[in-house]
Amino acid sequence: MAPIFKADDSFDRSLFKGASCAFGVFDGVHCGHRFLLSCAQQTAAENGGRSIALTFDIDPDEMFNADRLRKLMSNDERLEMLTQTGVDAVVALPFTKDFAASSPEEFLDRTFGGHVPAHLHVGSDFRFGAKAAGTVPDLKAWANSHGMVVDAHDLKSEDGAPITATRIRKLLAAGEIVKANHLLGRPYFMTGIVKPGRGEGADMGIRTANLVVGDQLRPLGDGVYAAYADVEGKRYKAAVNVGIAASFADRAIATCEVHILDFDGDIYDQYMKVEFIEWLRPMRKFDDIQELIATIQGNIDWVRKNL
Ligand SMILES: Cc1cc2nc3c(=O)[nH]c(=O)nc-3n(C[C@H](O)[C@H](O)[C@H](O)COP(=O)(O)O)c2cc1C
Ligand SMILES: Nc1ncnc2c1ncn2[C@@H]1O[C@H](COP(=O)(O)OP(=O)(O)OP(=O)(O)O)[C@@H](O)[C@H]1O
Repeated sequence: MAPIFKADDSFDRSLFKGASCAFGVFDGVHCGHRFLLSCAQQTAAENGGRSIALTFDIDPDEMFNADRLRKLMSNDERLEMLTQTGVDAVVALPFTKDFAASSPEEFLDRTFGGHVPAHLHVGSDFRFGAKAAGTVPDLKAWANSHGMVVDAHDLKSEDGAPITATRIRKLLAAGEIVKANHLLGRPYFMTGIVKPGRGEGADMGIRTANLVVGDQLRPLGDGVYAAYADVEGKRYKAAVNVGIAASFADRAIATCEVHILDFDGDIYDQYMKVEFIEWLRPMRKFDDIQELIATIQGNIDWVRKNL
């Protein structure tokens, strides 16, 4: 697996010399990002240099659009997934207020510190520097005077539109999990530590492992989904309610309630990963508890038969 370097003051930027870098946030590490990373691997193989995923330690929108940010994964998950894309190294630039305020030219000077890569791969929509003022032509002008080749690629498209993190977030918000997974090239997942619920699930004969996933990490629309749950190194079928259970909204705090099929272990305080596969129905408020139980049982039966 590729090492992760945090590009703080102690980072040796000579790592960039002769390298082929792909530059971006890479939230979701989707098929478009993987295409760009494979281009960096290709020029690295041709030139004999390293291939590097160049990114930021946080998502810049955490600084600028925190209230409406719906990330596809945590920063640690994003860096970790980048290490598994086949690049030789992942470099995370600390995205501080000061760095974000750099002019486009200053931004590039500070990023490379005098050690420019041989190739820099970006998408044609790439912007950089304060107020995202830097464009691909600006990048090319800087690169010309520093001996770097910029490869600005047309965005990889699917079904007639570019694959972007924004497009995937919109699909997830609408519960369109199959389409979102197609653009991600893998199932969308949520992760967290299992917390005790209210115990009402057990009383109803349907135990649930509960995650409290904050808004910033919950682009997926409320609803009931068929999924797989990874617990204790094993993968189980699962029926999942995403969102605060409408029938118990006055006392519920979990935002991802997972009924794991054929499982009755105690996994409180354990890490769980939930991979979403199909949307089953909207979440509803039930006045009759028996109707809620019968509906959930129907969802569990569907998962058992179809996943
Ligand atoms: C597959 C599934 C579907 C669910 N659908 C709904 C729903 O439509 N409306 C609702 O209010 N709660 C729904 N729930 C949430 C249950 O009401 C919840 O799991 C129960 O209140 C148990 O909570 P507890 O784990 O905190 O004890 C669903 C749960 C599961 C596992
Ligand atoms: N579909 C794509 N094909 C090729 N390159 C892409 C594609 N999408 C993004 N890129 C490039 O990958 C890098 C990372 O981009 P970024 O993280 O901004 O992705 P994004 O998916 O476009 O996100 P957002 O929708 O939030 O703008 C950038 O250089 C960007 O131009």
